[in-house]
Amino acid sequence: MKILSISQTQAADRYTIEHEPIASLDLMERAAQALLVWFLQNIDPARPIVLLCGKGNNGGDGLALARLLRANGYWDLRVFLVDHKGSPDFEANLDRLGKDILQELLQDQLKQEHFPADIVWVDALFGSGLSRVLEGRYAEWIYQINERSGTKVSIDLPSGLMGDAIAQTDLLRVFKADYTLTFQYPKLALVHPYTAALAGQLEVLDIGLHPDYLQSAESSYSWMSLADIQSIIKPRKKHSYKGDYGHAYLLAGSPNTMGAALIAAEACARSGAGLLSLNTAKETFRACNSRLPELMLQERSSHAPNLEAYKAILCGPGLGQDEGVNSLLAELLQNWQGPMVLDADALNLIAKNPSYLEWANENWILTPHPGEFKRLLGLNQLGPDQLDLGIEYCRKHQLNLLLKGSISVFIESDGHCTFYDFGTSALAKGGSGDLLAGLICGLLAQGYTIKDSVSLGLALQGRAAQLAERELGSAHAVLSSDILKQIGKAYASF
Ligand SMILES: NC(=O)C1=CN([C@@H]2O[C@H](COP(=O)(O)OP(=O)(O)OC[C@H]3O[C@@H](n4cnc5c(N)ncnc54)[C@H](OP(=O)(O)O)[C@@H]3O)[C@@H](O)[C@H]2O)[C@@H](O)CC1
Ligand SMILES: [K+]
Repeated sequence: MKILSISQTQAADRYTIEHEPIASLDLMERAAQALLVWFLQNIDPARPIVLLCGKGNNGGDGLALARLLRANGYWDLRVFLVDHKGSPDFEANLDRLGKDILQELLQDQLKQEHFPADIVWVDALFGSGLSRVLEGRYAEWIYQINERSGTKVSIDLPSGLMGDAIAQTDLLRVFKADYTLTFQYPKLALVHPYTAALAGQLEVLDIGLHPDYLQSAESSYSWMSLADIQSIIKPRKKHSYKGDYGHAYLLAGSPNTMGAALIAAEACARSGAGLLSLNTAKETFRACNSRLPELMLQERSSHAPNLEAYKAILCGPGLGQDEGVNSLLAELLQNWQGPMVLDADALNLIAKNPSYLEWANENWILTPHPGEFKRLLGLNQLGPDQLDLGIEYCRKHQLNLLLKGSISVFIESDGHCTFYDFGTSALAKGGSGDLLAGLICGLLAQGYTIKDSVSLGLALQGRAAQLAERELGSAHAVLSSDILKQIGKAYASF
């Protein structure tokens, strides 16, 4: 799905109103219905709810939602208004709001009053019409609510977040949502690595905007959902043998960090690769044989072996950075033209030796976490321009970057970005990156394209983590070894 800019989102609204056709007030009602469905599924009707409504159409959505909530058994509602005057659809919904719902003009209540701890705050102050950083009383209100407990739900966008003007965002003046219920398309600020955390969990609600507009709109950002994954998976054929599924080659591991290499290797094997060779330190062979007997082991020397037999390569997990490894990596980078995943120490060595990037090509996939990304770019801190810098880096060196995070972004060599929200908190642990790198390499070996390998790798990792979490009862306890065991069920779930 394309990610549209705010001006394109507004044009999509207008196009729908004109071509469906539908009155804008009815479109707002449709949006409120979609919000109601989410509330019915996620929020207990007995909880107290405060709706903060601005005077634009975002506030109108909040008012329409308040009316529908009341009609559906949510009785403890309070509506705070910024003003009684506002956009026509706001005013129409204010007229429709039953007098049995407490309405008051927002003053200093947020500072002075006590609110119950289980309260639900609904942020309908500003949506896509926000045109500048919040000042004065607006900034003060946001600050007050961010300090309070309760569940925080933003409609369309957390107030204070400008949908696509990332550089202008002041992170301290944005409503910090637990959930953001956005309409039809994710907006860039909701998925951008600098601002995504402010949106909490993102839910994209279908409000039936006209599909023709989306088809013709141009965007270099897209969003992949788990529903898109099934069509990528290639079935395994009955009449096939190991040679049909590719031979993967791993340059990984050293005596003290063999775990990373073994996690990557097992993930690679479980992704379905036909054969797997691991180039590693001789001292670790016993551990490798006992943990993963399917591996073919190759003793590490300072020269790369003949690589003709291989379909895809992964370099980095647990590799170490000594001189022998460095020269072996350099030789591989220079000579190998096929698909290759570069992770962990391979990235650190590239960061130390930027001249290696002269050999880069469209088959390289660099998979940094934020720390590695900073090192690659030579930055002390990642700011609002981090995505633009990543795009520039990919275009300049003609390679692909997978920026890993709670929402991961895959930047292709032409600068196109795809965002994925497949992660869970169980993945915020050592080993997750090795597992992902192994999966991607295994998929590349089987002949999946670069983009499909990344998409399917992320989906398998995320789904397997969810399954492990379900089995163990909590994200806290999940280890990479548990996730590895769920890869089969993850495949079957798509
Ligand atoms: N169109 C449709 O069909 C549908 C739209 N939908 C909904 O509409 C929302 C967009 O509504 P919207 O365009 O009315 O903008 P919105 O975010 O409510 O705020 C505008 C107001 O804020 C003001 N303002 C701006 N910046 C400010 C600042 N820093 N500080 C203070 N004020 C500031 C601005 O005033 P001005 O800039 O003129 O001073 C104006 O008064 C969208 O997010 C979605 O929720 C859904 O119902 C689906 C159908
Ligand atoms: K909002």
